[in-house]
Amino acid sequence: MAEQNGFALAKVRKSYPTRSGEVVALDGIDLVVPRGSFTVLLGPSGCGKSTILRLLADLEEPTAGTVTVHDETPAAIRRAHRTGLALQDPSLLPWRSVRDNIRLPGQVMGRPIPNERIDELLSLIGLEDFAKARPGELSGGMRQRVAIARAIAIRPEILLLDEPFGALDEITRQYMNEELQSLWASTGATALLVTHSISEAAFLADRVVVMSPRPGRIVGEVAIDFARPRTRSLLTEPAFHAVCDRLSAMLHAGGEPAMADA
Ligand SMILES: Nc1ncnc2c1ncn2[C@@H]1O[C@H](COP(=O)(O)OP(=O)(O)OP(=O)(O)O)[C@@H](O)[C@H]1O
Repeated sequence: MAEQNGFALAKVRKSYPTRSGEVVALDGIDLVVPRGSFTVLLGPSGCGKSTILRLLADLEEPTAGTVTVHDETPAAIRRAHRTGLALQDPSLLPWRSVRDNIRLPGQVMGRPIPNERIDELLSLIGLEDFAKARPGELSGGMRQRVAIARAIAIRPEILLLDEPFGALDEITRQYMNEELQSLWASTGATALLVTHSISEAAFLADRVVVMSPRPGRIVGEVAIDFARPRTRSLLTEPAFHAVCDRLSAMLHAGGEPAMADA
């Protein structure tokens, strides 16, 4: 049977009118990813990674071209609350407990999440003992775990993650990536994660889409077929380093980053 489309972007262009003229964030973007796969968008700052994610989340509309998510419009998917979204800033409600933050999307949808599901999520993210804690009492890594649990609480078909672990130290970030992999596997969602990190991309993805800036375009795609579940021992394997070297070469051939710190 043919694979079903997860995300499909065809001839997508996105530009923004600004005082100094039109900024072309994306141009000529064609991308199809299979349903249930984990795709990583990798590229330097300003290449349009977050713009693609925002188009899929229906937070923006393309200037030209079409975007479909599970064969429907992003707007239809958003209205049906079928997307889980986690951003770099976990944006938890500070006055609500961990349990009540995870509960929130179900309340917004008018479809309460059963207590047993919340217990299961708390144990998946290892925060059973923090169910009653407020976000201010948690570390950055713990807050991100809550944000991911909140994103998957409604069992989304689509998981969109914009550098969710960008602010974390390398050791915590690797731990979170392993955790994210098992959370994703437990949902079967079609996932898209945005990152600057080559090793994070190679560790998590079924497929890495490499982008370059000015205007944002896709310079290549690499299928990553390491067996799952992947563990940190993969990071020391020569085959993993070979994939990272290949991604690095594609990134550098794709053009100069828009910012010096990319
Ligand atoms: N609302 C906006 N108005 C004007 N320009 C914008 C707007 N949003 C994004 N851009 C421009 O579009 C380009 C792509 O931005 P985007 O945030 O998608 O990049 P990115 O690859 O995700 O970068 P980063 O990794 O730094 O988050 C950038 O040049 C940015 O300045």
